[in-house]
Amino acid sequence: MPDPAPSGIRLDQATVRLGGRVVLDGLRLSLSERRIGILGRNGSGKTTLLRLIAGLIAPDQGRVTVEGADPFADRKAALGNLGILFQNPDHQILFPTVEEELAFGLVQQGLPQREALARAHDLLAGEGRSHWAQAPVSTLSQGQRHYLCLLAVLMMQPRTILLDEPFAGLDLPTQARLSRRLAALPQRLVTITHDPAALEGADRVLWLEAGRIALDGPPAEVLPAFIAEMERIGACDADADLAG
Ligand SMILES: Nc1ncnc2c1ncn2[C@@H]1O[C@H](COP(=O)(O)OP(=O)(O)OP(=O)(O)O)[C@@H](O)[C@H]1O
Repeated sequence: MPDPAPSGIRLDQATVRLGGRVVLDGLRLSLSERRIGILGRNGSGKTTLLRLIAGLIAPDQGRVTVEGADPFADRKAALGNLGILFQNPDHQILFPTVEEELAFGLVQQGLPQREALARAHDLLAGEGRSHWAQAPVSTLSQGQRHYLCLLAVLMMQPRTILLDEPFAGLDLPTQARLSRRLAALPQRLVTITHDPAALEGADRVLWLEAGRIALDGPPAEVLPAFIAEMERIGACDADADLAG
């Protein structure tokens, strides 16, 4: 198993404001485990944290580095270091056919189209899905499009893959298949979810609450505490403790 990174993901007092509100509040984190979960309820800042780590937004204060590089300033390094599997495949897919979608990232990185397509065909063959190559993406189901997005990320061989609610909207067999596929990957996975069950196998779970880390530890410690708190909040009629 390759060492996923020399230095991992670091946040140093990273603050993000959106619409005049502090959404991530002075986060200090050093993430180097292979299976990391970020858990939080709706609006806690999970997607914003993912976007920050991915370099899609810059912190208003503080600093973010991924493998030593600033992912916002150094997009080229970020593309090699990080892949993102978005919750909705339709926000990710750009091209009409499967092979074009798979080849795109490598072409962006300077590989000739013919070679990028050949790599796409190799990957599909390895997955037993050679018949997908020329298929219009529009003929794939939601679950298949999600899987295509994962393959597109794997084409780039990033050290770390950020997963945003990877199982949302997938049926149980598709979830089980995707879960096995992800578990077998050598890469570091950072999974963002509101579902504690998705993080039972994690090495480390960070519970994000109102843009801060409420608890950080092994799943056996964090998941029961999170579930108990969600049950407590669920028993109330309104999120009276949510600001704004
Ligand atoms: N562009 C924006 N402008 C203003 N506020 C925003 C913007 N994007 C997100 N927010 C606010 O930031 C907070 C965190 O949002 P974020 O999407 O990161 O949460 P989340 O934990 O991913 O939620 P969910 O589980 O519902 O997807 C929310 O209160 C949200 O309303």
